[in-house]
Parts: sequence; structure tokens; C-alpha cells
Amino acid sequence: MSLYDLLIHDGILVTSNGAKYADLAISDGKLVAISPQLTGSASEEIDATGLHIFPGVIDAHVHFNEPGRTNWEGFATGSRALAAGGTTTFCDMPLNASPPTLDAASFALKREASEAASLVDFALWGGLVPSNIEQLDELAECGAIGFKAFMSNSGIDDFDAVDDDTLQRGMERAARLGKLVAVHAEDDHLTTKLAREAIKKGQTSVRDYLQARPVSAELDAIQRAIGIAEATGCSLHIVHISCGAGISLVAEARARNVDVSCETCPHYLVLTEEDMERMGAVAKCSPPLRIKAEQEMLWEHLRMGHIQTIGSDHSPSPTTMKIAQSFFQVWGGISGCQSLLSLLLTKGHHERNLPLSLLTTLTAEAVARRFQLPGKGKLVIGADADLALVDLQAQTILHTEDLHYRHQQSPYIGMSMRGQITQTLLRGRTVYKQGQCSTQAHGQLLTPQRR
Ligand SMILES: NC(=O)N[C@H]1NC(=O)NC1=O
Ligand SMILES: [Zn+2]
Ligand SMILES: [Zn+2]
Repeated sequence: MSLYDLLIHDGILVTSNGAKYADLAISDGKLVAISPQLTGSASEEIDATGLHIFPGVIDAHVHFNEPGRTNWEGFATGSRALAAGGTTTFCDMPLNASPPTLDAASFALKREASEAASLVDFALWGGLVPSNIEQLDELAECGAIGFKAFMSNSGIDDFDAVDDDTLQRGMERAARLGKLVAVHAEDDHLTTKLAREAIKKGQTSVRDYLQARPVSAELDAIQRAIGIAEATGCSLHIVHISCGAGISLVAEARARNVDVSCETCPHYLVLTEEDMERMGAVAKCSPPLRIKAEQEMLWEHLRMGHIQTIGSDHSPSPTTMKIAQSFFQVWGGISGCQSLLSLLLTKGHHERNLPLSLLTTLTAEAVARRFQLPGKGKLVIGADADLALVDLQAQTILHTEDLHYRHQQSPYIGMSMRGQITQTLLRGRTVYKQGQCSTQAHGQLLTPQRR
């Protein structure tokens, strides 16, 4: 009998402390030995010479739209894209599926759908809307990692925005339950007013859309959310911050011990307003893409450790919803979850010299810590053997055929990437290898566990 199930030898292990040569031994889906030179037999061996071994990415922000809108993405296609991109855990947002995840029954439906189809592990966000404060307890009971609220129109009819009063009541309840609240922070009053005025004048171009969602709307909402978190003692996570000053507000609040964290997304780090104008619908998102100077500020904040997590905010739709006369009518959401790690390696590591240790912290270790995902995010003995094997120097161009999404849309098509994910393992099992995804859905629900 073999000593181990799997032995991965001669790879370079990436940790939050740096990179080092190490052999990894895996049994029963867990890392059981890590050492520069492991001996002993194994049922299977992988020669990782020349490859970097990252902890599988944890993408805490995707919209896979199942059940109910599986034709927008779905767990099967979405999780294939993740596996191909080196991601082994995702947290699915409570909106864009039908029904939205607002109570125990809808949580169960989503859990079932994901368990049936997902190649990778997952956790689920519950929603926080004006009508479901009384259901937050049951969502917590089901194992939601937290509650997501929109401070502006969500673009989806069955997921209402919260006003400050509802947000306060939701945060009071969440604090009592020991759960965090995540917010989409844009001021509804201002964005609605600006959009209405523009549309009334027939100004519906990309530029008009950009002007209707200014940085000030984002800053205003971030400030209010932090104030409410501070008043209620609720943990707060601000998703997809697109501007430097937004990150500064979070950093200032953290410095005075408010329990707030923030996320940015690869699209804000890689694309700008000009790209949105040039590419149109495929690059539409909210908050919108910003000017180059904002983008540089985001990179600087990233380097300084002021941003805690990077999530993709993968929010696809059928191609028909990406076509409209008015840019305000086009579905807002970028498909990008497959490219998260390769974009960070290309633009962050190779072009800006960000250390791999920082990138793995932002995409795995800190995410697992913030959302209390047991056994994830870190390659230590006893952890789940969730791994992304990466050829850091390989240069590839992203082609439409490479995409595993249900709809092969991406603003990154044609982009030259440096750093190729060659193989992804979930709990020791290969879920992706050189272009091929596994056909077996072994994804399991993760529920937060306090340490
Ligand atoms: N409903 C939805 O997914 N909206 C997302 N799309 C986007 O670009 N920003 C969002 O919040
Ligand atoms: Zn959002
Ligand atoms: Zn989102």
C-alpha cells in the first residue's frame, strides 16, 4: 500500500511569506506533509518542476444565477471557468438567481443546485433587503457567510436596495448573529437622479453612463455604510471599490478599529473608462470603470496592504441583454472569473513587480480568514489540498474558445497573459488540466467557522 494518495514534487510553493521549493504529500484530500524533499510511495505523482503552486483562489464575489437563470451562467459552466482559472472556492451572491437567496428555502435551493453541478467548493451569501430582516436568522442558521445589500438599484426587480434605516436594522441583526454585511456602495439618490436627467435629454452613450455614476456617489455610500457599521458594531465588507479615495475611507476606518474590509476587482485594476468607451457592453459594470489615475491609486493601495480581498464580481448575462440602443439599458456586469489570477500575475506581478506572496494573500489567505472558511486559503499541513499549478513565465493570448463560461464574453479576449494555470486540484483531485475540465461535480458547501 502507498504511503500517500498523491505526491507533488519539485514545485515552488507560494505562501504569504514568500515562495520556496517544496514537495507536497496529500492523503484523503488534505495536505499531510510539506518538505523540501519528501520520500515515500504515492498512488499518483505529479512532477511540478518549473511550476509555482498557489493555494487555490477563493473568489468571494460571483453571480452564477442558478437556480432560475441558469441560462445566464449556472454552476456547471461557472465552476468550470473557475477551475480553469485556478479558483477552487467561490462565494455566490444572493441576487441574479431566481429566487434570490433571501430565506432558508431559497438558500436550500441554491445549495442543492450548486452541489449537483459545481466542480469546486462554495459558500453562499444571503441577501439583505428591506423585506427580509426577519429571515436573517434562518439564513445564518443555514450557513450563509454574511448578508449582501445594495445601496443603489441592483438592476434586478426582486432584489430591492436598502435605505440607511434598513441597512441599520439589518446590521444590528447581523451583529447580533455574528455575521458580516457586504454592501454594494453607490448612492441611489444621486445615481438615479443623474441617470434620469441624462435619459430625459436623450443622452444615453457610454460617456453619459459614466457621468451618471461618479466617484462621489461611491464615496458618499461608503462613508454612510462605515458610519452605520461603527454605530451598530457590525462587521462590514465593501465590495468592488473602484476608486482610490474609497479605499482611503476604509483604511481610515480600520485605523480607528472599525471592523471593515474591502474588495476591488481585476477590471478596475486592468481596464479604464476609455476601455469601456472602446469596448462598450462587454465592459459595462457598476461602479463603472474609472480614469487611469484612479487605477494607479488602486494599485498603490494594493501594494500598501489597504485592500483586503480581490473578487471577480463575475456577473454575466445572455448576449441579448448586452445589446441595447441606450447604454443605460445594457446589462451591467463583467464576465471575468476565469481570468482573475492570470490578470493579477500579468498586470500585478510581471508588470508592477508585486510579490506573489501579496497576490496569494489577497486571493486566498485573507479571503478565507475574513469569511472564516475552514481549511481553505493556505497551504499548511491539515489544510484542504486545493491547488493551482502555474507556469509563471508562459505567455498566452486569451481566445474566445478558451472561455468556459456559458456565454463566451470577456473584455479580456485578445489580451496577452503571462502566467498560465496548467492544473487545478480540489481536495487533491484534479478538476482542471491543460484545457480540460473534470466532468464530476464534487463541490461542497462551506459554512463559516469561527476560530
Ligand atoms: N446585479 C448585478 O449583478 N450587478 C453587478 N454588476 C455590476 O457590474 N455591478 C454589480 O453590482
Ligand atoms: Zn455590486
Ligand atoms: Zn456583484
